[in-house]
Parts: sequence; structure tokens; C-alpha cells
Amino acid sequence: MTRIAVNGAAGRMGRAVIEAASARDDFDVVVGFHVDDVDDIQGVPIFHADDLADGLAEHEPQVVIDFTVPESTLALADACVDAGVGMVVGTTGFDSGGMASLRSASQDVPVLKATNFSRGIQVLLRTIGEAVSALPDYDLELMETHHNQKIDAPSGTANTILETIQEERDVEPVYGREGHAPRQEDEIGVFARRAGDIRGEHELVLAGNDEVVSLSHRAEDRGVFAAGALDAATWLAGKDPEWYSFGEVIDDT
Ligand SMILES: NC(=O)C1=CN([C@@H]2O[C@H](COP(=O)(O)OP(=O)(O)OC[C@H]3O[C@@H](n4cnc5c(N)ncnc54)[C@H](OP(=O)(O)O)[C@@H]3O)[C@@H](O)[C@H]2O)C=CC1
Ligand SMILES: O=C(O)C1=N[C@H](C(=O)O)C[C@H](O)C1
Repeated sequence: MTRIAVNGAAGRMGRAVIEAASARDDFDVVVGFHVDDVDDIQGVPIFHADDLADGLAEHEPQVVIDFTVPESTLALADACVDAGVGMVVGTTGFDSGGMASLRSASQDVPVLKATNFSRGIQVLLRTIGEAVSALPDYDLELMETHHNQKIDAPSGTANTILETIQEERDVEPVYGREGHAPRQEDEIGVFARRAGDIRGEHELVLAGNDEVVSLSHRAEDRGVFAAGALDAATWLAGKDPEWYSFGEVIDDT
């Protein structure tokens, strides 16, 4: 049994995590955190986001799963360091300072951060690395589509895809194009669309040599991210303080 807490318990992903954990018998969701004063969400006791330390001390989770905003994740990191509780972080949109703060928390507690907790995206990332390396002269264009409530753009996953490409090839991102904007040889166009309640779509196009390769992934339900975050929490519980990746979970389970 893994004792978890959920930060952002009333959010789209927080609710999905609680729902997925409640349907399994190997998780106990002991506490949730939310910005408003409510007693419980889906039967889970809720502490206000200003009272992280109290909630962690009273309910003693092994791992907190976080899907919020960077400001909230960083406040949580301080509380987790003080309480000695591990973190599974799904929140995206950190600037470099925020990432550095989160990384420094992993000197004291185990921290696993992923921009996408779908297993399929992990496979896509590996496939993209291979394709970009095998097709060095092909033009690259990256597209993502998400629901109309998403705050950050491009998506965290798109940024991770870009980093994966840049490990293989020196490409310069161009975010959208407008007007007189001819394509340069070593650029990659990056495009973000927002519409409806689209759960998350990512596509990399590689074009050249009179052919087009399209590598894409579409999440059809937030449950896919929730399941991955829960697998990560089980894997992380009891680990030493360090910075971990979801790829390590996939390799082990
Ligand atoms: N890694 C992955 O696999 C995935 C990552 N994500 C990422 O997770 C994050 C959350 O996404 P989603 O659930 O759709 O977003 P939501 O807006 O639905 O949920 C975010 C929650 O955080 C709360 N919140 C906002 N500001 C604060 C604050 N300052 N302190 C404490 N809590 C706060 C919100 O409260 P309120 O509702 O009152 O504003 C809300 O409950 C995003 O960064 C998204 O990109 C999403 C899906 C998958
Ligand atoms: O906000 C979302 O919904 C999602 N965010 C993550 C991201 O920014 O990549 C992961 C997923 O695509 C859904």
C-alpha cells in the first residue's frame, strides 16, 4: 500500500489522480491540498494550500503527487523537504530558476518530474531520438494541441521533445511563423493550438527526400497521465533523495 497526498486536488489532474487511486487497492490517498477551504474532495480530507506542513505532518504520506502551477509546486517542495516526503511532479511551465529550486529539493528528498506521464509518450521520445539521428537532413516541425484552459505554451511535452531533438541535432526553435518568414535550414517550427477539451496531442513531422515521416501521440483520457503518476509514486516510495525520471519507471516496470 502506497500512502499518497495530492497537491491540486480539485484540478483536472488532481481529480483524475484521486479517482484512479481510489479504484485501486494498492493506494491510500491520505490527504489533498487545495487553494479553497473545503473539507473533502471525493472523500479525501483536504488541507488549504497554505497549510502544507500541517497536512503532511498529520497524515504522513510517503509521496505527494503534484499537478498544479510552478508557484505551488515550489512551496510544496519546501514543505516536502522539511517533512522528508518524496515528490512526483507533473506540473509544467517552470522557468530555469524554478527548475533549479526543484532540483535542489532532490538533494534532500526523492523527486521524480515528468512533463508527460503517459507511457506512450516515453516510447515516442525514444523513437524521435532514433528518427532524428537517422534522418539528419530532414526538415523538422513540431505541433501540439491542448484544451482551451491550458496556461503554458508550448506544452511541457513539446519542450521535452525539443530537448530530445537537440540532443541529436543543433536546431533553433521558431515559435509560430507570420509574414515574410522563409524557413532556415536549421530551424524547427513549434506550434501550439488550444481548443475544446483536447487532452493532449503531439506530432513531429520529418520531411525530406520526397517523403514525410509523422510521429504522433494522442492522449484520449487524463486517466493515462494519472495511471503513470501513480506508477511513479509506487516506484519512488522509499527511494533515496535524488532526481528521477519517468523513463526509469518504464524501464523497471
Ligand atoms: N505531466 C503530465 O503528464 C501532465 C501534466 N499536466 C500539467 O499539470 C498542471 C495542472 O494541470 P490541470 O490539472 O489541467 O490544471 P487545473 O487548473 O485543472 O489544476 C491546477 C490546480 O492547481 C490549483 N492551483 C492554482 N494555483 C495554485 C496555487 N498558487 N497554490 C496551490 N494550488 C494552486 C488550482 O486551483 P483552482 O482550481 O482554484 O485554480 C487547481 O486546482 C499543468 O501544469 C499541466 O500542464 C497536466 C496533465 C498531464
Ligand atoms: O495541460 C495539460 O493538459 C497537459 N500538460 C502536459 C504538457 O504540458 O505537456 C502533458 C499533457 O500533454 C497534458
